[in-house]
Amino acid sequence: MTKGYTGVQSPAIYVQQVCKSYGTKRKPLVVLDKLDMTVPRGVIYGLLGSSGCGKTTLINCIVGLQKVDSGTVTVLEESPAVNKEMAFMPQEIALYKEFSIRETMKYFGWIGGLDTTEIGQKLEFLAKLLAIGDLDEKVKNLSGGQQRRVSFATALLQDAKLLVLDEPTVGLDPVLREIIWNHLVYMTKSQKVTVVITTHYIEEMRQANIIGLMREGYIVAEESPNKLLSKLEVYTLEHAFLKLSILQSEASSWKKHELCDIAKHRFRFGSSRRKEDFPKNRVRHARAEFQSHNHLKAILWKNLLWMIRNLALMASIILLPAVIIALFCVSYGHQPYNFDISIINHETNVTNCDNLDCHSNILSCHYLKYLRTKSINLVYVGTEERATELLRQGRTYASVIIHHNYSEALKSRTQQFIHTEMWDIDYSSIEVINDVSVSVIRDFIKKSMYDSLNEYLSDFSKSCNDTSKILSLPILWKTPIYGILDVNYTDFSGPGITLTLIFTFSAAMSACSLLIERNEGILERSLIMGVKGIELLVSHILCDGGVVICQILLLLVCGFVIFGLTLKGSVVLVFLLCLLTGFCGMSFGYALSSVLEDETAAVHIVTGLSTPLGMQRILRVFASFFPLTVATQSMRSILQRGWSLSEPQVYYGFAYMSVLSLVFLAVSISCLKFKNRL
Ligand SMILES: Nc1ncnc2c1ncn2[C@@H]1O[C@H](COP(=O)(O)OP(=O)(O)OP(=O)(O)O)[C@@H](O)[C@H]1O
Repeated sequence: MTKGYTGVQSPAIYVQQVCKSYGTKRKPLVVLDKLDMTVPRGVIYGLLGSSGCGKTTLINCIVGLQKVDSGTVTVLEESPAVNKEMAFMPQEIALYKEFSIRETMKYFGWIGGLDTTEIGQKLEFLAKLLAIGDLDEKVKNLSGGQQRRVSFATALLQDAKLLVLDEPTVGLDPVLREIIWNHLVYMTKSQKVTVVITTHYIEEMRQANIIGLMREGYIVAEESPNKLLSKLEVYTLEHAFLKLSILQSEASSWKKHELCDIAKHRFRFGSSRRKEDFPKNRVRHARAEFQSHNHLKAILWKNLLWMIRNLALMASIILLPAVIIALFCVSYGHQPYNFDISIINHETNVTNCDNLDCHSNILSCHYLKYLRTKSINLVYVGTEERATELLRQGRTYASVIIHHNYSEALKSRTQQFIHTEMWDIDYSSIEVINDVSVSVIRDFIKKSMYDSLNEYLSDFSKSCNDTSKILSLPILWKTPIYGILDVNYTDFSGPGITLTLIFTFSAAMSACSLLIERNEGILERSLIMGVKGIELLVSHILCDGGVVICQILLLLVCGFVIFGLTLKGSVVLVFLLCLLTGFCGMSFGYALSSVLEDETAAVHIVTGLSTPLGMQRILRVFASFFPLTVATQSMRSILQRGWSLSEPQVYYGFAYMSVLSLVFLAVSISCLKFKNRL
């Protein structure tokens, strides 16, 4: 709040020694250089300057969208960031393209504290004034000039004491420009509204009460149009601007700050008042009570309307995780089947043998019969060369070679045991050459061959009346404590995939929803109109949360009810963990959107964070800090072990996701604060 004004009413805007630069410390681009500006109340202040001289930057500092590097900006006796009596029309359109004009006005009217009837009345008046046609037309279907008029009407809607307009008349025809100017003059005279306006149509500024001419980072002249013309002895404002530019250039041999001082002394005819000259801050304006519930209502309504208008997009966002889990359940993690392996059986051509017999000379045929039961297609080929060719062409996954005297050698091996001759060991061994590029099939072939060999040898022993089971492999797999004996990749990967889908979709959705709103300038517009960052976050959490809940329910129904993923524990715990993961994802998305500038970067980071780091030793250390690692272990324990919340591995997941959510929310809130947006 400004202090120390005496004698006259405090100005609407008071900018003192403001500096602002972009770029780096080493290579700064100085845009505002110790700039002073005074806008008295109830006037139209026209800000003129060449393109790129810093008008928008100055206006952004006045409305609180950008922080100044040094100096002070006071707006209606308050800091710009907290002022709620100001309306702003940015240079860009900053409207929801999918909304109709009426809906746009309803949203901004509610934000501005108006009720629906008041909005209707004002809209009728503004539509007539600005020649806005069909109020039910969507903004995206309007021409550039029409959109600008709607944007202008939005700024006029809320009865603000201060109107800041960045090029409101661009692209409008002269008649409409005159109507707008007349209305601005009327507002300043009858309602004591203060208007700050920038425009490229210099002659328009004749109707302004004060013109601020900006050049090279500061205001070189601040005067009424008539006085400016008479003091510079020119007839048009164009000439005045040119003359001032020339006069200032003449002084360019002086050092920058000296130039700055000279220019100010030479041309700041009317604004030599100092801060101390203004009256003391006697009476604070009776400001409308901050209507938090109105803001929440408006933002919730707007978000829901946006979702309805983008139904196809919303449907795909809600359905996609369920579709992905369905595809995963259908196509991944099952035992592979119906693939070919080549068989080169040098012992026999018989492919269809009878029951296993202790005296059989075609034991290889019997073994292959057992192997066939493992849903592998056996392709009999004549030569090893042909088998290798098929393997190289990718038409088979393995070549199985059986020697010509396999049966004899095997019998000898089983009878002689440790006294077996070397050649019997060689001939009784089945050789396998396989394609290991597809690890799932490689593992399946290995397991199938071991299992069928074990079953076949056991039956062979029985057929020889040997009950010693000496031929069985010396390892016995008992009933597992958790899970099922057969390898089931679907159940193993299911929890990770489920949580990854929930986290990434909610993070990407929440990051994009805020970033799109911010990049279109709509977020800033709402914040300037008094919406608090926290209200914005709450309303987004409620809307995005609804979408995330729908996603989770569909995903769980799809995974567990339709595709039967193993669920031994509490379904409530599973749902709660999914919900917490979704909330953590949303918080992460909001944190990203408060520090990043565009959606692509946010999506890349979200995708990167969900990348599985696998079993590599060092990467596993990093992976253990990733949000999804701990949660996945927790989920797997609930699903497959049936553990409850009392088990550490389960409650770690809940605790970790809760802590992370709070950290991400704190980051988003503090970053918004840092950016002057709370
Ligand atoms: N975010 C930013 N980062 C870096 N440079 C910027 C940024 N915004 C503006 N600038 C630079 O600051 C200078 C002033 O820009 P600004 O938009 O304030 O000018 P302006 O007077 O409003 O121009 P115009 O009349 O064309 O809208 C320009 O050189 C611009 O390139």
